[in-house]
Amino acid sequence: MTYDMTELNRETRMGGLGTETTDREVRRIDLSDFENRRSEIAEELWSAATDIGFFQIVNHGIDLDQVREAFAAAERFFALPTEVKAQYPLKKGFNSGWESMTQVRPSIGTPDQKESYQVTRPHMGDLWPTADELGGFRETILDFEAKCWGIAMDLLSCFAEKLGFERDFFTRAHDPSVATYQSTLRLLHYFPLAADADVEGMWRAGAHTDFDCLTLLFQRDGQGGLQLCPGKEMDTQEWTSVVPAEEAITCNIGDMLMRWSDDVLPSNFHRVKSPGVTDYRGARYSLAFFAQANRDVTIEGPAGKYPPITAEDYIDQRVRANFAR
Ligand SMILES: O=C(O)CCC(=O)C(=O)O
Ligand SMILES: [Fe+2]
Repeated sequence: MTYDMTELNRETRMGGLGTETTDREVRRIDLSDFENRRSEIAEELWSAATDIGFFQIVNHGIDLDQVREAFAAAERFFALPTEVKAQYPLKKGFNSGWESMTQVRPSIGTPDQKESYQVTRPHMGDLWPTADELGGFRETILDFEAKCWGIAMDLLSCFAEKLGFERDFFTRAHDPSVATYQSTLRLLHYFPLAADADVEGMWRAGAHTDFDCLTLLFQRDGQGGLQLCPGKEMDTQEWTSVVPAEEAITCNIGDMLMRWSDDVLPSNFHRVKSPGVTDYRGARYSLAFFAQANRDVTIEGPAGKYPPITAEDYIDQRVRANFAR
């Protein structure tokens, strides 16, 4: 299959097993005292992002209790009976609602072994479970989403200045107060595997780059499987495992920022492996915040490397390549 979009054609080349390497360093960047240390932090972010396209942040300002509360809410949601979750089905173009095993990555062609629930503020309507089904869920999740947005905007403000845009360039492009907002918080649940389950050819999440500007990914201690390969090293097909640590947020550059920076900030490939026979085979939960520019914003780098496209059309094309059903 060939696509019109560079990103999708690149992705189709990344479905193989490849090899694993521990040679890459996953840098940890300390965000404490952000406003006073802004220029130092911006240098560290820029260096990590241009080098490998992913990094972890610590002392990011979200209390561990709040992260754990968000995970607990996600676990309670996924534990609901299927018929309850099915009342809140994914609205595809709007990245909101619940789906199970419907995402097929262009890299591998088999469905990700997972279920997910996406929250995109303007499109939630009747997609929230009722208070009877899940008391406090909506408040917990929306509060967490707002915190994620704040961190993402701080990070993007550093990238904006380094790229020669105004500091608040991306904050204006991700305005949560209007109906065109389309940043998404995604709750993810990868199914547990029986000890003798055959996972040949199956991925919890097939190799891909994210559609967005920047992703914040929260993982749970002991629930590994995430592997990364920097976009500029894609020909090596060498993957680096990221050891989960609940105090750190793993961040990666997505394709919108790659386009906006005329490829100066390369997006990176990542995937979630199925556990091997000796690995932990229980459920895996993760939380991902995708900073996606508002629908009406045009993505256009100063050097014009890619043709201008609205964020709405951009996400739409990527979603259609991933969710055929
Ligand atoms: O669950 C993870 O660790 C990764 C999820 C992911 O890459 C995605 O949903 O885009
Ligand atoms: Fe991803």
